[in-house]
Amino acid sequence: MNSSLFFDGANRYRSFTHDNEQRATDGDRPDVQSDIQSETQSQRIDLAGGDSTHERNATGSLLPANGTAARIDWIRSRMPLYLVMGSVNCRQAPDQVLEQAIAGGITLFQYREKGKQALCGQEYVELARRLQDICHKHQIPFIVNDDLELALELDADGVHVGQNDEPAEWIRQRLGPNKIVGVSAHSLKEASRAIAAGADYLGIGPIYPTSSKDDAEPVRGTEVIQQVRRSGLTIPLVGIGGIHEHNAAPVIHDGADGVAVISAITAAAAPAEAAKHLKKAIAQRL
Ligand SMILES: Cc1ncc(COP(=O)(O)OP(=O)(O)O)c(N)n1
Ligand SMILES: Cc1nc(C(=O)O)sc1CCOP(=O)(O)O
Ligand SMILES: [Mg+2]
Repeated sequence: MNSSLFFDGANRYRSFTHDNEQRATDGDRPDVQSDIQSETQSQRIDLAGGDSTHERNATGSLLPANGTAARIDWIRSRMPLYLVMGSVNCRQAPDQVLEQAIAGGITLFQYREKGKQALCGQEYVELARRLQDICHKHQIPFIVNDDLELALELDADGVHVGQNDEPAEWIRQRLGPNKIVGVSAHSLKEASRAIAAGADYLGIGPIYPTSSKDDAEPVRGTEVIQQVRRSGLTIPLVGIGGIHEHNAAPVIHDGADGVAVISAITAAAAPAEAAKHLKKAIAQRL
């Protein structure tokens, strides 16, 4: 049995014990077993980027063992400020943008080389390797967007897939239990399915209008985040789409463990400062 916290829809967390939180669905919400904890969202988010468990274990994974509460806590601790990025998003060299973003306090990184003028072939792989090296140097988990084969080739820390990508079950099967699987969800139904398929975290969006994704779904605000939390699902999740330092607070307030951003950091003249300001907004729910 593990113990964990769930968002009760009123900006409070309740604790409960459970056998397998990751498989919780609408119909099998665990019983509440102890009093409401008056912990606030900003207290719950660890802005240092997690607990002290930053070292890779014997299998080379940053993750605590599969199925443990420690694993879920660890993944949640990486959610606060998630940078998603490829060369097309950057005003400066992507390596420099990533270094600066890390200096500013990002907690997780996703390589998403997509869109017009995206690198391909050897250049695509080489940039991935360089960005992965930077992440390794700073103990920031390196996630690959969409491309399972690249993730396997690089021994990346995980893969993020959407509803139109390879199925999450397949990604989990190929990556095994020691890697992170992130899945995009646009409804409670998709969230429940993703959890059943083995997702470690969810990306929910677009929260606000975005110009970084041509095929983005209609804007939904924080509605889906609220629905997921009200249903009792406690899986780590981030909001994504059009988020910046001045509109990040409601995303956290309404139940997300963090925000995922592209342009708020990559298009900033000073990416480190942009990341710092975002981090502060998340912490203080400004
Ligand atoms: C953290 C995070 N959340 C959502 C997405 C979007 O994934 P997807 O819907 O597959 O779209 P693409 O990014 O592949 O265009 C994401 N990448 N990261
Ligand atoms: C990659 C991505 N996924 C989205 C989703 O809604 O799933 S929105 C998005 C783009 C996010 O970029 P920006 O922070 O610049 O708006
Ligand atoms: Mg995708």
